[in-house]
Amino acid sequence: MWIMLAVLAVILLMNVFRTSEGYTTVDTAEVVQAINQNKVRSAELTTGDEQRIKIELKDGEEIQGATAVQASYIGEQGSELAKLLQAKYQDEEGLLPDGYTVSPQSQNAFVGILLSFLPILLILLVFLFLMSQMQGGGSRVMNFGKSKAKLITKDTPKTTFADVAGSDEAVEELHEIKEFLQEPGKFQAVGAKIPKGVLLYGPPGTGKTLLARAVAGEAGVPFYSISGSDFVEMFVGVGASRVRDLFEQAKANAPAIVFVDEIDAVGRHRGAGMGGGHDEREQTLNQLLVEMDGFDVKGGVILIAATNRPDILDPALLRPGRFDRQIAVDRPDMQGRLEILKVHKKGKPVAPDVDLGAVARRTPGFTGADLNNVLNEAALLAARADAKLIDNKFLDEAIDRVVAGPQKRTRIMSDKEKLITAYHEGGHALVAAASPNSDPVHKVTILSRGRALGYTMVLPEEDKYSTTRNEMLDQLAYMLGGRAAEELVFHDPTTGAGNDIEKATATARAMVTQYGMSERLGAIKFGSDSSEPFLGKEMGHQRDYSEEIAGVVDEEVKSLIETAHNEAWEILVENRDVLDNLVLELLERETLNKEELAEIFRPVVKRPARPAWTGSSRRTPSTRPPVAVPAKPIGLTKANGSAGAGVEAGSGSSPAKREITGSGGVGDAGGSTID
Ligand SMILES: Nc1ncnc2c1ncn2[C@@H]1O[C@H](COP(=O)(O)OP(=O)(O)OP(=O)(O)O)[C@@H](O)[C@H]1O
Ligand SMILES: [Zn+2]
Repeated sequence: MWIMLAVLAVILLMNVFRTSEGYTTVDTAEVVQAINQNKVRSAELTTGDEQRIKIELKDGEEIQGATAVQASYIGEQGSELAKLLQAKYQDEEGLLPDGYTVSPQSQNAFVGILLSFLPILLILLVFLFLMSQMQGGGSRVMNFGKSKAKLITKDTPKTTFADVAGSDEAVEELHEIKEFLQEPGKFQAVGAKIPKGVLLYGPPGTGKTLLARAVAGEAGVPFYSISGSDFVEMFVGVGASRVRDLFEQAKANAPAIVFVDEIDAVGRHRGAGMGGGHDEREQTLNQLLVEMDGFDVKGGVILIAATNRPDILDPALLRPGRFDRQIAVDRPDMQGRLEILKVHKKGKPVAPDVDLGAVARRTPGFTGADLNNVLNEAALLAARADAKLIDNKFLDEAIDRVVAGPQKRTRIMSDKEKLITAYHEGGHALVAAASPNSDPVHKVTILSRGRALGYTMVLPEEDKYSTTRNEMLDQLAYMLGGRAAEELVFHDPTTGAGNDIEKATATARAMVTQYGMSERLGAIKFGSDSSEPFLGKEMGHQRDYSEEIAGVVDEEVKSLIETAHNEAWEILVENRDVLDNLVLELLERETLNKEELAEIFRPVVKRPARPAWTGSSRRTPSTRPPVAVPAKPIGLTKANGSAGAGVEAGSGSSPAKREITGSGGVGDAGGSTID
């Protein structure tokens, strides 16, 4: 790049000076005199922006010892010079003879220069294009020239910890960082070691950026931020130099916070890249490590990074002295959701009868960003309806929108398709209602939303952090309820169950390979984490179990699905009257809420419990009942997030997900499954 810029500069200079080459500059008066005295052999008068006259003198003549001179003139003088030349030298036809030109230089100098650069620019562009092709990315040319200032943003946020709700543990941990930034002396005096880096990890939208900004806002220090993915989209070597830049800027303004979002984009295991070579990302990562080792704690710069994939980070990043503080930022629980709703409610006219607690209860699995979105959507809907207040109706619709996308009123379904959808959704709902370990059905609708044709929502009464085998078996039956209804009633399954089947298969596979819920295979984990579909491939190993085991896994998955399918079928056969009734109601009202559903489901008899889990023949479960739970929990210890070892992570490590089965078209029913 630098070489090319230098070449450009040289060419530019040559262009500027070319015009005066070989001509001595003299006074305009002397040129006029020479013309008048017939001493001129040829003349070139340039009008326009470059107001200049160049003349060559006849043999033997000279001005100031030169035979070729030039002079500049101003404005009106030009036409006078032209007239003078005309008067002296024009022929009978009024034309100037060869060698005498009056050239209007109409284009301005800048355009002229640009034009002369055009070929070079073209070559440059081709060159850049080739370079970006070599790096295997298409968008890099576009990024080139994006100024640094845009990639690295700096400000001093006004955000405070009060803006972050429902993440009390994370806030508590970050308090210390804030105090250090405010009063480094206090910590240094007692020899306390302050972490150089803090890693915030958790699902997208849980407020990691918000937390980092709040630390800067609370401490009143500048906040530098860049996204890891921006580093990667650069030319070789630029990422690393940008890292250097970033830290230089921050150090110059210390105390400061440097925030790197999506650090996984640069911080993946080294050697995990294509070809395992020394690629751009690695250089960037190495530079980041160098910088982190380089800044001494007195420097007052703290690096906060965020990721939703902490598992794929290079171990070097997590070594002591780097990101030695790791803070989980999880999806909020019910109380957290309520608080987040309260934060975002500010400034919005919410009707007095709206119970935000009820909204919080209905939104398990929602992140802060989702909840913010719900309130925003509700406000938009209210505004569109010319309403003064955001009421329950708008909030209801807003939640559905965030779950499954906006309603598709324009999608006209044929009566037949509507009927099939009603039976499909009815099948889900009825199976859930008849299963003893299922969460209650909260809502069923056959209104299209997003790509879903309809959906059924079951909701736990309270947040759940783990799931029992029986609950999972009931979930499987519930997921297959839609498909079973299609088969039972129409004898012809549709593509609408595609998403259900996908989810059911994933659940069954997880039961077998992750949760040890197959009696044949036992409590063994098979294969790499299923949430990590690409890592295994990248690292070059696909499966860590034999072909034979793989066969058994498949058989066990199939048996779980088959059993669930049969259970769903039996429920539907036994309660066909209820199913038909439910479908009629759905066709009439399109959406049924919890109370309406409870009424319809009243005649349903719950399925009996399954036989107890027997495990292996040698581990017969005892018949002695568990102790009774004391009325008040005693000695409840709070798990310390950074304590790591021994902490039970729970099956999902986040509140139980909402089960929504959208009967979408082919492919996934966009947005109807929230993870
Ligand atoms: N705990 C929370 N309290 C209040 N608002 C929140 C909270 N979590 C998220 N939000 C809202 O969601 C928005 C998005 O959050 P933020 O960008 O911080 O998430 P993130 O975890 O950094 O996501 P990503 O991983 O996608 O970068 C915030 O600007 C805020 O409005
Ligand atoms: Zn379905």
